[in-house]
Amino acid sequence: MIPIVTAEQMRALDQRTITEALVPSLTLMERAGAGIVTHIEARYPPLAGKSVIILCGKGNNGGDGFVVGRLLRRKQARIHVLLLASPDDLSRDAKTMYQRFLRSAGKSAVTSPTDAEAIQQRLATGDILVDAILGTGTSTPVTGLYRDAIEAITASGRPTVAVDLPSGLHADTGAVLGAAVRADLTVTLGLPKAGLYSGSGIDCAGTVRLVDIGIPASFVESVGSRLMLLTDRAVRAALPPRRPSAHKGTYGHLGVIAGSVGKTGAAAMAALSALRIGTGLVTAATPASANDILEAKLLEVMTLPMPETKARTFARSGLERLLAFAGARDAVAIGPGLTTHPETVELVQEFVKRIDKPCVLDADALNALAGKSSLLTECKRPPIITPHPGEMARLETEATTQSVNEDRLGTATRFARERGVFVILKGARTVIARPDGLAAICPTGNPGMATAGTGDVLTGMVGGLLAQGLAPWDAACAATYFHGLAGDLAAQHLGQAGMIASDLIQHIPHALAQTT
Ligand SMILES: NC(=O)C1=CN([C@@H]2O[C@H](COP(=O)(O)OP(=O)(O)OC[C@H]3O[C@@H](n4cnc5c(N)ncnc54)[C@H](OP(=O)(O)O)[C@@H]3O)[C@@H](O)[C@H]2O)[C@@H](O)CC1
Ligand SMILES: Nc1ncnc2c1ncn2[C@@H]1O[C@H](COP(=O)(O)OP(=O)(O)O)[C@@H](O)[C@H]1O
Ligand SMILES: [K+]
Repeated sequence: MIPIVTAEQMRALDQRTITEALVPSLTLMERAGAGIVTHIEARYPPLAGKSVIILCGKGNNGGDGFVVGRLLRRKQARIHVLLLASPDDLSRDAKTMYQRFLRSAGKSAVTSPTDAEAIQQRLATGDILVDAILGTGTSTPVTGLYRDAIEAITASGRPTVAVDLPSGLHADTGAVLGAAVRADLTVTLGLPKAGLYSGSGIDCAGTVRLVDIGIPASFVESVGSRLMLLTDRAVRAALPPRRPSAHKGTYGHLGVIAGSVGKTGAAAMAALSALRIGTGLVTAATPASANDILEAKLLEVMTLPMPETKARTFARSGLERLLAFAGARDAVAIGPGLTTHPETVELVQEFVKRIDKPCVLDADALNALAGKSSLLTECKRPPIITPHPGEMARLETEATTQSVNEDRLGTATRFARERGVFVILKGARTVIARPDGLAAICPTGNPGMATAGTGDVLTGMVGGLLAQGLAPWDAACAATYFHGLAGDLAAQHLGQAGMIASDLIQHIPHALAQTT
């Protein structure tokens, strides 16, 4: 996993690299520029003949912009720089890169616009815009010509690449400082910045790519960041190996407790998703009269009919049988489609206190704990909970969906600490937090996943990995990552609007099989 840092931490790392590892700051800037060009070329091939307009501010972010300009010329792109400050005011390194750019491209490749109109006219001629106005040095709300430029970029509707972070975005909080660029691609330098994954940063950053500028690993480690970005490599390493001698018992048995009349689909999708993430055996317990429906829907999943209420939801009288069911499985996933029938709620509250197996609680299992999240501290083992912001708000009496979304990271980490649970706070840039306060952000996933049932799929995947013996943190991280990746693959094939949760399930094997 890659540590996510604040602007201050990044500055300190750059400085240590310059003064202790003796890498000249101009070398760091050259590496930054080269990496950015690689990502621009990958995203917008071929570059030859394309008009690229680079907007440069006076700080080192602008300096990166000049390097990008010089290197893009070698790709036969047509480059024009809009310099938004006086050359005299450029930072030392930016000035050096400005001069190198001038030597390479000539004076006519740079103009210094003085008003919004001049900027707009120039941007209209660009195939690609590069935003090198402001980076981690942004301190105050943006005004004047910088603001005009940011607004002109947005108004132009052109493909936009942000250098390090979209200009105008607060590097730590993701708040918009006056106005911020909406990028299609952000190429961030050294380490990812927290603001790219929170607040407005989620919408402004677009796709985030990282460039290694050669900060020594030991320096990175010593920062001690408590926030990580999930990586493909880390989550794949957590999956159990497939040994030649393996049999289905090797990959665990998950018990799914889900469903009610009208909501058998939730149970079916959770159970099937557990199989698709590699679980050996899955049994779904469901209210008796829904059992035959599940039998018909699911071929590979076993089912178990349970006592039910008149409303055909799980009945309180089934508690001991459910506990025995859980006791005979390697892990349990409970919640999808249970309803909030008062008897079912009572059952869940008792069950959660008494179960002694790795488990994931979702949907109505969480709604059963609405305003009573202290019950979670009575669990025999720290469970994983998978709330969306609405469910999170119901768990915490003081919170609202809006307050949760305004501080997703803070909400998830506080709750995980206070209640001693693993939290997967779902939504764009899902946050995963653990009882000791460490948190991770998931880079995969897309708005096509905002469709009924995708949460049930995640529950099955988390449960399936718990059954396969993964520790809760590993199961939570890997399930979230592959869930998002399967969603991304489904969106690639089907488009975001039309994809549905069943498509996501079908893409889980492709996500697992992908080699990167
Ligand atoms: N060696 C390194 O460190 C490396 C750094 N790298 C790159 O450097 C970037 C950080 O560079 P940076 O520190 O120069 O800050 P940057 O974001 O360019 O701008 C700050 C300037 O803008 C000004 N300013 C601030 N707020 C403003 C506002 N609201 N409206 C208007 N102006 C405002 C402020 O001026 P001031 O107001 O303080 O006079 C200051 O001059 C980083 O994101 C990465 O791209 C890479 O090359 C890798 C190696
Ligand atoms: N904009 C988005 N970007 C990425 N993932 C998203 C987005 N919207 C929703 N998702 C994901 O889709 C899933 C939705 O889950 P949930 O709200 O529980 O739906 P349901 O209850 O219908 O199953 C979550 O995993 C969430 O992270
Ligand atoms: K920028």
